[in-house]
Amino acid sequence: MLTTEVPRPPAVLLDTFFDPSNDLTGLSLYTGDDNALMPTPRSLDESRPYVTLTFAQSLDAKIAGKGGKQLILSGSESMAMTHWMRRMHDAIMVGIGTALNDDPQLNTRRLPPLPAEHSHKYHLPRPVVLDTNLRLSSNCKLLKNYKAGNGRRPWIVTIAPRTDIGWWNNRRTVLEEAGVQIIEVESNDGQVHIPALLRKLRELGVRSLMVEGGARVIQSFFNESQAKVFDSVIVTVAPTFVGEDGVGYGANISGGSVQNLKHVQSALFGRDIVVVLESKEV
Ligand SMILES: NC(=O)C1=CN([C@@H]2O[C@H](COP(=O)(O)OP(=O)(O)OC[C@H]3O[C@@H](n4cnc5c(N)ncnc54)[C@H](OP(=O)(O)O)[C@@H]3O)[C@@H](O)[C@H]2O)C=CC1
Ligand SMILES: Nc1nc(O)c(N)c(N[C@@H]2O[C@H](COP(=O)(O)O)[C@@H](O)[C@H]2O)n1
Repeated sequence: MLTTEVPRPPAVLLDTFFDPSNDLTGLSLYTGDDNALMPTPRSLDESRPYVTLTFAQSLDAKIAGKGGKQLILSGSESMAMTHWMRRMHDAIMVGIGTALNDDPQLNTRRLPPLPAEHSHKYHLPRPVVLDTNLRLSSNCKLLKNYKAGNGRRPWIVTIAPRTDIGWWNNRRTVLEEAGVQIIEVESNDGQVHIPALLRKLRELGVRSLMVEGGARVIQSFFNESQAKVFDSVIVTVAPTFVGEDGVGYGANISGGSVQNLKHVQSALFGRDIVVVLESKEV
């Protein structure tokens, strides 16, 4: 039977996201249907997705090296845990800073192999990029994977054009022809308005969203004061120091949202500690 054949996600994730009664295995395989949903973390709010804020950091709270150099902070065990988490969300989001710097794939390729007789793949989350200036490269891995049938169509969330409509329309056409779906939401000071973004994603059927960063996006979620915008925070802490030249996310955190976080569990994955916090009801 499928439920015994498919490898199970780590207990810490099942505990965090699902009711104990929820049997999710066997349901979350990718059949090639770009619109198919997956079992999804319990949602407390029907007006927006369940939001998991997650990233890997060093002991000195850096998420990247000097000048934004991408660092592999997670060891293989916690990296696999992150890929399990990716499988458990309808969508996965990064800012354009990360998309340009890292050219990420945001897929689930580090999971244990499925039994040979399976014709399907692990479920893949919808990649979403916050990009107010339509800077995403039409040659990025997200688009290559989509075209090769190894990823869902990427969505860009942007705001209304502010200047040079001709340039904007041209850029929009280039990206759409490359396979991107472009979604406009309201702006907040020239950036995507986070509560409006979440409402829009929910309207489009996204019931769970994993926010992977980078630094500015993490700050925006932590600092959002108009509404509650995340439900859980899952941080991988790697036993390493990056030093003061690295990229941090904590310097400007001031919102009440961080004070409302409650520790749920810490678990060891190889040499890394994964810390799970939940946002308390306010
Ligand atoms: N260790 C880890 O787990 C991770 C590390 N990283 C690292 O993070 C670094 C990238 O971080 P960073 O440069 O801060 O870029 P981000 O990925 O946070 O993207 C920020 C950009 O997104 C756009 N954006 C649109 N709306 C918003 C909004 N509401 N809030 C925030 N940003 C918005 C803006 O660009 P515009 O105005 O042009 O739209 C903004 O400059 C990389 O070095 C990467 O390696 C990234 C993810 C995870
Ligand atoms: N969990 C985790 N650990 C690290 O050490 C990382 N550097 C990241 N980075 C995030 O993962 C993206 C890369 O994803 P792919 O491997 O290309 O699928 C990167 O862009 C960050 O969002 N995460």
